[in-house]
Amino acid sequence: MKSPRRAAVSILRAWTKGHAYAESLIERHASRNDLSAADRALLNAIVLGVLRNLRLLDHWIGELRKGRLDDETRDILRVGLCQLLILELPDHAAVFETVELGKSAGRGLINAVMRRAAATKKKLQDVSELPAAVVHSHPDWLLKRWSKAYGKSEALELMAFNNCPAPTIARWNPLVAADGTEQTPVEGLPDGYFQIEGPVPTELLAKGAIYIQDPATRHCVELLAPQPGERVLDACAAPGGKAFLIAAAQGGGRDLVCTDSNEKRLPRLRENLERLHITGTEIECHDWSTPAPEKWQGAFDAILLDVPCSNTGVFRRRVDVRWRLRPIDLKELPKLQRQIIENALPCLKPGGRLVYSTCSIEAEENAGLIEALLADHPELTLEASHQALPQRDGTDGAYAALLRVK
Ligand SMILES: C[S@@+](CC[C@H](N)C(=O)[O-])C[C@H]1O[C@@H](n2cnc3c(N)ncnc32)[C@H](O)[C@@H]1O
Repeated sequence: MKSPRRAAVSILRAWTKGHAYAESLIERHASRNDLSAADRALLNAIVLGVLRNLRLLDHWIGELRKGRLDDETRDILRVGLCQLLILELPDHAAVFETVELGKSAGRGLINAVMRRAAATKKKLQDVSELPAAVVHSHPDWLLKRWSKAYGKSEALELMAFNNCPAPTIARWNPLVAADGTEQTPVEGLPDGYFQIEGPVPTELLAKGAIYIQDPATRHCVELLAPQPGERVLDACAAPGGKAFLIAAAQGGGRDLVCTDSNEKRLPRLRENLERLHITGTEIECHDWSTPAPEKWQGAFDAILLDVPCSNTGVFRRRVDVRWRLRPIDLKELPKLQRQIIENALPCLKPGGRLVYSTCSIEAEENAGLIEALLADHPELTLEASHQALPQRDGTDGAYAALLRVK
């Protein structure tokens, strides 16, 4: 069994080399190493702490050690300095445990860097003179882009927000009768939502009484307003968070069709719907960058397109996306998003409606894309739209636009 600190270094090594997202690597390593709840929490705190503060940690490493470092030693130092300077664990434990992670030849160097860091802790933690993108650990290009879109001070607020741990919020499943007293409205949250403090209530999750999701998720389904008996398509449906809200609004899943282009994500979608007592839903693999099959042409009253996007509205939850996203993605993604809309539109019944949604805060993927779409489709009207911004709304960022075909 690995210690959570050693597991954190392995995860960072795998993350740097591969394409897997941090959350799935943490999950995989925690189960493989059979970590206790406390060790799992420490692993989570270290890995997320390192990825949220990667630029700042590397700045500190540069201050403490001049000259080249091999990749593994850098990851060990990131894990060590995160414990010492970000999580503020006791100095002796952070130093000792970090030195233990190194191979014998590298331990002297790790020891020297960690001791120097412990001795100059206060000075290192005074970041007032550092550039904002280093303090908040974001790529420069994102700070530049958000400053242009929202102004410098909001861009700074957004970066700070992205580094705050996200609350775990769950929604009660109205399809499952649960103890009504637990479902009283919670101040500051929409009806049906509550914040999970402490360990996740696995029993409620397992019996499908709750589903974990940020309240910002609901805006697109509220705009879609699916009615019982309407035929509804959720085209990019996995893992099923919004399908759950649609089925809940319709009183069941019989009139819902869920698709996703990623076959590997379908079993999870199926499991989630089953657990949430959503039955009768048609689930199929379909890539909406290609035309829809004949059977779906003109078949739906309402369509939700919760398209793949840059995820810039959910950086506090997907802490590593900022390091993976490239400026070119914000040119390429809108092309795919537009293609998905174009292929879904013929599937609407006359007078039908479509909600386009993202968890992005970039105009190219949101209002800008819809504006260009409307210019080319005079048969469409924009009936409503909603943009949630983390720095203004205190929730995940999300965009939704309700379009109706004449
Ligand atoms: C934002 S996620 C959807 C989240 C889901 N609606 C939920 O609430 O749980 C986007 C999904 O779109 C799928 N996807 C990506 N490209 C697609 C395409 N061309 N056609 C259909 N689905 C696609 C991805 O596999 C991913 O599951």
